[in-house]
This record gives sequence, structure tokens and C-alpha cells, in this order.
Amino acid sequence: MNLVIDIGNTLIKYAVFENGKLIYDQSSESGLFLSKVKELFEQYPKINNALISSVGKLDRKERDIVALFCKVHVLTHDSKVPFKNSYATPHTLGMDRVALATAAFYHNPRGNTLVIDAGTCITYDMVNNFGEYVGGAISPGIRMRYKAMHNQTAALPLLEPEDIIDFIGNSTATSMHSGVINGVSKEVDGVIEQYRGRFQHLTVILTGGDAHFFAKRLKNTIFANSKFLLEGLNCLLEYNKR
Ligand SMILES: Nc1ncnc2c1ncn2[C@@H]1O[C@H](COP(=O)(O)OP(=O)(O)O)[C@@H](O)[C@H]1O
Ligand SMILES: CC(C)(COP(=O)(O)O)[C@@H](O)C(=O)NCCC(=O)O
Repeated sequence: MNLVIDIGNTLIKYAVFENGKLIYDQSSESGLFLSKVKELFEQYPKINNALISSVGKLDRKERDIVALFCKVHVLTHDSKVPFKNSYATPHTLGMDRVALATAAFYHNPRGNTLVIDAGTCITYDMVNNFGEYVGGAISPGIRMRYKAMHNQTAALPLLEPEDIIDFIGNSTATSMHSGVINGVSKEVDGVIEQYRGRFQHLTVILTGGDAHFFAKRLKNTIFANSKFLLEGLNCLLEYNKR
């Protein structure tokens, strides 16, 4: 059994895989790391390999906690990846994006795949039909947009994301929701169109904790898969065992 841990900018995600199949997944805030890991090894004593991926500098403490229970691989820029990485600055590429590119590569090995991950930031990652990661984009996430409007104005409140009834907001709140939710939908649709213009038979995968806020508003056909990144991490764990 494998354990994969994705330390994102907002949440930590944990997943257990048995023979390549995801059998458990959950998320927690960072303060609960130790108790969550202990709980997981009690529940799944057969876990014998783990992979930790972090978008920040990984605290040695986190690695050491998992290493008490099993063999650990920490995903770094030196880890082996199955795709050709053509990013101009591979040493600054986020580990979550490496995992998404890996999942895209395994999901659609001879196809063109765009992965859109709506988390703290919205990331776009493109793997082409030559198995080459070519890059993508980083844009502010949904909650980040609400926070930015609140923090950088005198009058705008801090709102929780909420779907809109009409794209024309008729109050402060509905105007802000339209700006964020309608704005993100149009951004994502527009970006998908740009990629479709350059890559034939494009498969688009939408994932991330905040994807549900706008997924149904997209006019483009997409595949929603909330476990995509975790699947990529499990592939990377297997790939780096070799
Ligand atoms: N328990 C939770 N605490 C905080 N955010 C949560 C929680 N559950 C779901 N979310 C949502 O998930 C989003 C984070 O998405 P995620 O893809 O995990 O981001 P990241 O990988 O950047 O940490 C948050 O913006 C929030 O809307
Ligand atoms: C762009 C990100 C902040 C996204 O992080 P997330 O929203 O998934 O927590 C992360 O992938 C990152 O820190 N990347 C480094 C820069 C780069 O990928 O080029």
C-alpha cells in the first residue's frame, strides 16, 4: 500500500492506494498533520511506502514523522518524472504541477491534455501528445480574489464564494460574486479556447478544491476529477521506487 501526501498552500491532502487504486482520501489543515498520519497508519498498517509533495519548503519534521512508519520519498526537482519537462525554470516549478503533469501523461499518454487546478491559485498545465510538459499559467484563485478585493479596498466586505443567478450584479455582494465566479468561468473558457486553437483533440481535466464553484458554468466540455493530483503523486511514487 502507498500513502501520498500533498501539502498545498491551503490544505493538506492524504490518499492511500492499494495496487494502483485509491481506497481512501481526506484533507486537513496543517496543524493536524501528526494526528492525521498516526491515524492513517493505525487504520492502514500495510502502508509501506509514502511520498510527500509540498508547494512550500518542506519542514523536516513532516518527513521525519512519516519516516517513523515507512519508507518515504520526498518529491523534489531531482525526482524522476515520466514526461519530458520543457519548463524553462524546472527548479522553480511547483511540485503540485509536476504531479498534475504526471497524471495527465498517464491518463492520456499519446494525447494533448490541459489540466486546470482551482486551488489557492488556479493553475493551467499542458502536456502535449509527445509526452512533453510545455508549461501553462498561474492565476489568482477564487478565495484569493475575494480576499484581494476586501484587503485592498475600504468598502468591500470579505465574502464566501457563492454562485450567481445573473451575471449582472444588482448589489455589492452579487456584483462581487459575479466578478469572481462569472469572471473565473469566462477566464477558464477563454483559456481553454486558446489551447484548443493550438492543440488538436485536446482533453481538458478540471480539478482542485474550488473547481465546483464554477465547473457547471463552463461552456467547454471538461472532465472533472477531484483526485487527479493524488493519482499523479501515486504514479510518481511508483516511478521513483524503480
Ligand atoms: N476544511 C477546509 N478548510 C479550508 N478550505 C477548504 C476546506 N475544505 C474545502 N476547502 C476548499 O478547498 C480550497 C483549497 O483547494 P485545494 O485544491 O486543496 O488548494 P491547495 O492545493 O492550494 O491547498 C479552499 O479554497 C476551500 O475553498
Ligand atoms: C502556483 C502554485 C502557487 C499553486 O499552488 P496551489 O494553489 O495548488 O496551492 C504552486 O504550484 C507554486 O508555488 N508553483 C511555483 C511556481 C511555478 O510553478 O512556476
